[in-house]
Amino acid sequence: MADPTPAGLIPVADLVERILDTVSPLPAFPQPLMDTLGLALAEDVVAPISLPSFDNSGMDGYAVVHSDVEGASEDAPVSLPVVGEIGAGRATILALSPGTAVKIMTGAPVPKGATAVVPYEWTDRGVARVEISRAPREGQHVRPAGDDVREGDMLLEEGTPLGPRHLGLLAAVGRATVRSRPRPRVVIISTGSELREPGSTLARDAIYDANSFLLAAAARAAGAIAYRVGIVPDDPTAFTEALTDQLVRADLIVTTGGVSEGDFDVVKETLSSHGSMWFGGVAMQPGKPQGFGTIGVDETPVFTLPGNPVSAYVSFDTFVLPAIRRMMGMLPYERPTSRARLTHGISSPEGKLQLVRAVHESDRGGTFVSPVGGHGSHLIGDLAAANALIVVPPETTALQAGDMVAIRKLDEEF
Ligand SMILES: Nc1nc2c(c(=O)[nH]1)N[C@H]1C(S)=C(S)[C@@H](COP(=O)(O)OP(=O)(O)OC[C@H]3O[C@@H](n4cnc5c(N)ncnc54)[C@H](O)[C@@H]3O)O[C@H]1N2
Ligand code: MOO
Repeated sequence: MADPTPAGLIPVADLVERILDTVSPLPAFPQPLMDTLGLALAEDVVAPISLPSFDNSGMDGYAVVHSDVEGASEDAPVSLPVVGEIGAGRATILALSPGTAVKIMTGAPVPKGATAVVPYEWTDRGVARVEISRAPREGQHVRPAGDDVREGDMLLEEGTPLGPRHLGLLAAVGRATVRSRPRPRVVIISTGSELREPGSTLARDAIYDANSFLLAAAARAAGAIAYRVGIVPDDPTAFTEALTDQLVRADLIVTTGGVSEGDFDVVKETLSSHGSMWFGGVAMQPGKPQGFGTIGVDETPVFTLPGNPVSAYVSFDTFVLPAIRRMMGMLPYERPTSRARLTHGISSPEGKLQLVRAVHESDRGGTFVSPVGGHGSHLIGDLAAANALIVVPPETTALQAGDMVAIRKLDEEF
């Protein structure tokens, strides 16, 4: 079959592959537990201790020898002398003699010889002697050592994204630090002499810089540390200076604007001379003009995204997000797609992957997806209304209402 990619454009997958080949995971190091929330674990964690680490009581009550109390009932209570008390964190009594009881609190170590705990509610709560009016089963309310986790068990595998429950488990087995990869520092630079900071007054020929907020937020949502650099005008010297300044703190740089065919497309003009930068068209809509490569002695990856806000956002999701996730050691790199039923027909250009802004909703009948707004890549209002992108493959030129399609759910963690 002939290559359906339009002349002069490269397939999206080719650029993604080039990016993933260029970008490497950041080196891992031990980090304090609370700093690792949302990061990928960079080691296999084997349980250094069992949990519980000793037999302990599941109730506030009395530790007893089961055979002493197995006949206890309301009508025939069993009376035992209370020989002491064990609180949580106080292993004051190590062994229990038959024919006696020891007061014990929840979590406190069960003395050797005790084979059940009688909760307060089944007794008269006696201090010197206790009357037991209900028999526990053998072992009841004793939480045995290793019941939950056994020393040597594989607890968490390398690559696990660390959430609150994982941090809880790591702390429970005594880990104060864990090896993980740091958050990449992502620098976002908006280029364009028409751009102004939100909050300033606008002249008729100017617009507010939306992209750096859009992309810095997207980078942060992806787990990166995002630095939003101020607006850089369409001036090669200013752009080169801004880039050089940022190189010291960046693991990855994203620029927007200045990569198409305009007379003042300063990004392309300035970076084209770097042998390690590629500029060209990708067979996707929106997001055709792209640039990617590395600059500086550290070979810092640079993404030069198109200026139209929708193009910039969709390009970020397609190209920059996988790079950030690879740096963090998070799998999968690319946002997964799921299936949804289309509510309206759409057309799509032949040979290009089209990413259509859409809203997905689920009910008992399944997941449905509706396109929102028009095709224009300046329509940031419609972008904000969307929570999904419909992924229309290059070979598809028309889809009907009722067709099953692939969608990227934009706000979902993966
Ligand atoms: N003759 C051609 N013109 C254009 C082509 C083409 O192939 N031939 N491609 C079009 C496509 S597709 C896109 S996408 C844009 C990309 O252009 P640039 O990356 O050079 O971006 P700019 O020209 O600087 O800006 C485009 C558009 O976006 C607005 N913009 C830019 N930065 C921001 C920002 N930070 N916040 C909000 N809006 C921003 C800018 O004002 C322009 O309206 O090129 C087409 N043209
Ligand atoms: O490729 Mo552009 O991103 O369509 O507006």
